[in-house]
Amino acid sequence: MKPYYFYLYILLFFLCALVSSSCTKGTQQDDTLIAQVKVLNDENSALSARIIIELTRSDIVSLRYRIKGSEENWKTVSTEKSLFKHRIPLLDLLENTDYEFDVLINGKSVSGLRNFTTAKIPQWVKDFYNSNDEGIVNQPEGYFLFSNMTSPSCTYVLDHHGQLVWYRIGPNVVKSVHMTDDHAILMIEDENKTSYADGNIVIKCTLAGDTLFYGKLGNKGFDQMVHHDLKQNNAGNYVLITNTFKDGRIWDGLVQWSSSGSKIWEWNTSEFKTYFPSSFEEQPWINSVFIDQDDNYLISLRALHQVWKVDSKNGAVIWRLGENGDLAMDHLSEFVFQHYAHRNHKGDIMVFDNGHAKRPYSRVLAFEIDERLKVAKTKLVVNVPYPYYSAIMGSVILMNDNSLLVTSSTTGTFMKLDLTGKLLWKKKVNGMLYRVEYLDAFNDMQR
Ligand SMILES: O=[N+]([O-])c1ccc(OS(=O)(=O)O)cc1
Repeated sequence: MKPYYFYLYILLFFLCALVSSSCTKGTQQDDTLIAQVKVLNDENSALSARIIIELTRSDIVSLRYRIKGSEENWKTVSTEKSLFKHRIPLLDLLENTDYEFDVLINGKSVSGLRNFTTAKIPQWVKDFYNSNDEGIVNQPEGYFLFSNMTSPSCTYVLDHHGQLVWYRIGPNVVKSVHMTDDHAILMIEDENKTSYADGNIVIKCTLAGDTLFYGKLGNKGFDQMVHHDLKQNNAGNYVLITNTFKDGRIWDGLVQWSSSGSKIWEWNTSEFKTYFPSSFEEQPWINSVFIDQDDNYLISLRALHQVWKVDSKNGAVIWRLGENGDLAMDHLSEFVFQHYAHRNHKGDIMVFDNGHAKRPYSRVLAFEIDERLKVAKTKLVVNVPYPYYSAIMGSVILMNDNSLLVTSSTTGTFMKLDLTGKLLWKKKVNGMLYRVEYLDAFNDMQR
C-alpha cells in the first residue's frame, strides 16, 4: 500500500468514528454535561416519580416526557435554580406504563431519549377506594384527600371523577393527613398501634415523595405523643395537639415547633380547670386545630362539647362556643362530640356535630361569631341523612359551590350534600375514614 493511501484510510476511520458518535450521543460538549440520571418510582406511589439528574456543572435544566410511542405533546418541567443535582417531580402518571423522557439544557437534549416504566398499583390499594364504583358524579372540580386507617397505610387523592391521581403507601397507620399551603402532605403516623388518634411520627413530604420534615417522639421538641390534627402556620411552624399526664389524668395541649422541630411554644388545658365542670374527670379530647385568619387557634374539645379560640401568643382563651361556653347562642344549636372546627370560606365557624345515643344523627352547623359582643349567631343547621350518622370522628367542609363535603367516618362514606341536607353523591370506601379534605388544586406546578 502506498503511504498516502494509508493516511487516507486513517483519516476516513476517524471521520466515521466522529460522525457515528455525534449521531448517537449528541455533541461532545452535551455528552459531558450529564453525570447520572436516575428514575425513582415504585408500587408505594406508582403515579408519581422523581427524576434525579446529576450534572458535571451547575445549570438550569428542563425535562420533557410523554408516554412512550405516543404522539401526545411532550410535557415539560423546568427547574428554576442552577444546580449540579436536580430532583424533578413527575405527577399524574399512569400505572404500569412506559414513558420516554430527555433532559434539556438551553433547549438542547443532553441525555438522549431514555425510558422508564411505572409500577403497578397493588390491588388492595384499589380495593379500599372501590376503584370501579362510580360514587362521585356531576362534581365539576376539586380533589379529595384521605387515608385508610390500617397498617400498612395508604393515603389517597381522588379527582372529581373519582379517579385515583395520587397515593402513598406507608408502613404505619396514618392518624391524620392534611395538605399544606405549599401542596405537601403533612401526616401523623403511629408505629405503636396505639388506640384512637395518637401518633409518634410527623412527616411532611412532597407529592413526589421527598421528605421535607421528619419528627419522631423523643427527638428535639417532640416530647409528648401527638394526636388528631396538625397544621403549619404562616411562619412555617408546626402546630399540633398533645397529651400530657398531670395530676393523675390526661390533659390535652397544643405545641408549636419550628420548621426544624424545636419546641417554641406550649399550652395546656390543665391551666384552664375553671372552664371545666367540677365533676369533669375525662380527657378534654381536643380533636382538631385550625389556624384562624388572625393566626390564633380554633380547637374542638370533644368531651366538653365546646370549640375554643386560643390566642397563639399569650395562650388566653378568647372565647368558648357551645354548651356552657361564654358566647350567647341558641341552645338548639349546641353540638355534641363535635369534630373539625374551622372557619369556612364565608367566614363562619363550622363544625361536624356528631350526635350521640339521645340524638342519633349527625349535623353540620355554622356560626357567625361577634367576638366583641360575645354572640354566636347560627348561620347553618343541616341534618346529615340518618344512615350516615357517625358518633365518632368525621368532618365537613363548605365547598366552592356552597355545598357540603361531609365525612361519615364509621360508615366509611364521604358525600356531597346541598344546604337542605339533600344527598347529591356519595362515595363509599371499604373501611373507616377519619376525615376527607377537599383540595381546590393538586399538583399546581404541572397544571
Ligand atoms: O377509631 N379510631 O381510630 C378513633 C376513634 C375515635 C377518635 O376520636 S375522635 O375524637 O376523632 O372521635 C379517633 C380515632
